[in-house]
Amino acid sequence: MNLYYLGPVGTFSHMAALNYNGTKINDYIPKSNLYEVVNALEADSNSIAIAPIENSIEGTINIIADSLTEKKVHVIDELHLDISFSLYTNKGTQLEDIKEVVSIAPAINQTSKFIKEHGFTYRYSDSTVQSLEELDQHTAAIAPIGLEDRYDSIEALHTHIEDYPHNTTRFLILSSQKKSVQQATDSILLITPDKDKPGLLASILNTFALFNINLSWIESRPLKTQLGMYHFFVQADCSAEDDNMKKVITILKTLDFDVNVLGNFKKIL
Ligand SMILES: O=C(O)C(=O)C[C@]1(C(=O)O)C=C[C@@H](O)C=C1
Repeated sequence: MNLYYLGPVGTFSHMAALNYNGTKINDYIPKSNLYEVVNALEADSNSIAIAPIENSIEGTINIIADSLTEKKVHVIDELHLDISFSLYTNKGTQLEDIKEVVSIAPAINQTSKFIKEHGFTYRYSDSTVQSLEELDQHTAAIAPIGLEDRYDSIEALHTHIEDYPHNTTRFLILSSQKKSVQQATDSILLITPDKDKPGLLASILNTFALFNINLSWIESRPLKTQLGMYHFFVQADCSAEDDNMKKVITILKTLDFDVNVLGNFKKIL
């Protein structure tokens, strides 16, 4: 089985991929941006991909949330990773020489206080490790802690530069194939209303509450066709095969919601 991840080697996605032991992986294949990670699944049916969906400082990683609404992919597992960043420069660069920092948008957002305190401007790259290619005498990179052991030419001028401690990113394991699981602990639904109406979100939440199903994640993303209309992601502490969950899905459908089960998996964490 191939596993696609956001490269190059050394990204948080790569670390998360190496930590994933839900299935035997023959090849870890880096992709150059998050779109390509999800797209790779379509062309390779015997593969899985790992992608960040939520960070404790930054919130939802919208590129991936939007991909889940657009692509035919299934969530087969999830994995949490501790996240800590360093500020990297070419060896010899002094802190006072740095004018600009480069990194992927979620990493810039997780270190925004540090960036502001130092008066740096910032620019986006496709991944934390890819930003190391942008280093020059006035440019620094924000990337995973510990990379100076891997690259001789760089040094870490600051470590643990994330805005809050206990920083964690939740990754989803995605597959183009549905996987049937015994005793699933979690399910992820994408719930899409056909039109706006009063109490729309309340009717979704009340249906889960009625059947005593706890929700661990709820997020909305714009439909993109009209202002004020949203898809709702819901993650429940319950299998999609559970009788109560089946009733919830039936009720939501009779209330004219489109309900797509994106994932049903046994959380190992
Ligand atoms: O660029 C990386 O190292 C990644 O794996 C991507 C990513 C993300 O997009 O959220 C993953 C975890 C961290 O939250 C920061 C960056």
